[in-house]
Amino acid sequence: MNIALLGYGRMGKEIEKIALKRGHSIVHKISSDISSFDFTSVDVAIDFSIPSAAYQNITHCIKHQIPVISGTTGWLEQYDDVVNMCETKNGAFIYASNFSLGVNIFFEMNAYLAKMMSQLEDYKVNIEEIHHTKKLDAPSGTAITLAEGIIQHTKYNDWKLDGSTNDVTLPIVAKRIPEVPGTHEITYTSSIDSISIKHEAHNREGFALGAVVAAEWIQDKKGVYTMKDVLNI
Ligand SMILES: NC(=O)C1=CN([C@@H]2O[C@H](COP(=O)(O)OP(=O)(O)OC[C@H]3O[C@@H](n4cnc5c(N)ncnc54)[C@H](OP(=O)(O)O)[C@@H]3O)[C@@H](O)[C@H]2O)C=CC1
Ligand SMILES: O=C(O)C1=N[C@H](C(=O)O)C[C@H](O)C1
Repeated sequence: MNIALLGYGRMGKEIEKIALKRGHSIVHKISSDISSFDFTSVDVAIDFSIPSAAYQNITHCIKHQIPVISGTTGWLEQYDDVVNMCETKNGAFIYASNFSLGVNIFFEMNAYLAKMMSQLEDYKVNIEEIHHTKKLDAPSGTAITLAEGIIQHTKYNDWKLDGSTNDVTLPIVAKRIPEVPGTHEITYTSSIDSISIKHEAHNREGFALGAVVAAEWIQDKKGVYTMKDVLNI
């Protein structure tokens, strides 16, 4: 598979290592405006760039019939536009706030726990995420996906970053500590006890492997998919 890397930072470099090990070729390593590059030989594009570039990168690929995987976070107010364009142009697209197998299992655990906790009025929930200090967005895309999973099954109807909340607004705390690849913890607290579930990435390998697996999976497909489709969970 000939891969174009849209973004060649920490994740782009990790994806390159895994893609080469799995027998793929990297034909572009793009860190600036995508429009001047020739995509003739590209089979799939993998976007791990910056929030302000993701929309242009993804839509450029869709318009040129290149299947595209995006893990960039912090641009999701334009997600519905991308979905519409993908349908209109018959493109192929996957976005995931987190491509690691472990976090995608954690998303399922989060939904299951939220359903059970929705019966128990005495517990309040909060989400904490910790990332490295170079991260541009907060809260993390993963924390937002976790919050959406809780909102779907409980009385909560919104989330709020680092501030006081009310009974139906779920608080998210974002901490920035050098070199932390990504930690997410959900805690339900009552006066009697606390229940927590936590995912801690030890490095970026899981994110990168998931993105390459998604790129392999989407090759012969059209449409908008998620990691649930890729992993069949
Ligand atoms: N979904 C997931 O599983 C994961 C998602 N992420 C997300 O992926 C994104 C990238 O993370 P990370 O690699 O750590 O960040 P980095 O800052 O290390 O890399 C981003 C790269 O994008 C480049 N860039 C700038 N403008 C453009 C452009 N127009 N087109 C393409 N690339 C451009 C930057 O170049 P320059 O430095 O020259 O500006 C930089 O090399 C973030 O949004 C992060 O949240 C991260 C890990 C896992
Ligand atoms: O920026 C990062 O590093 C990460 N970003 C993603 C997010 O915002 O959830 C995924 C992972 O936690 C690492």
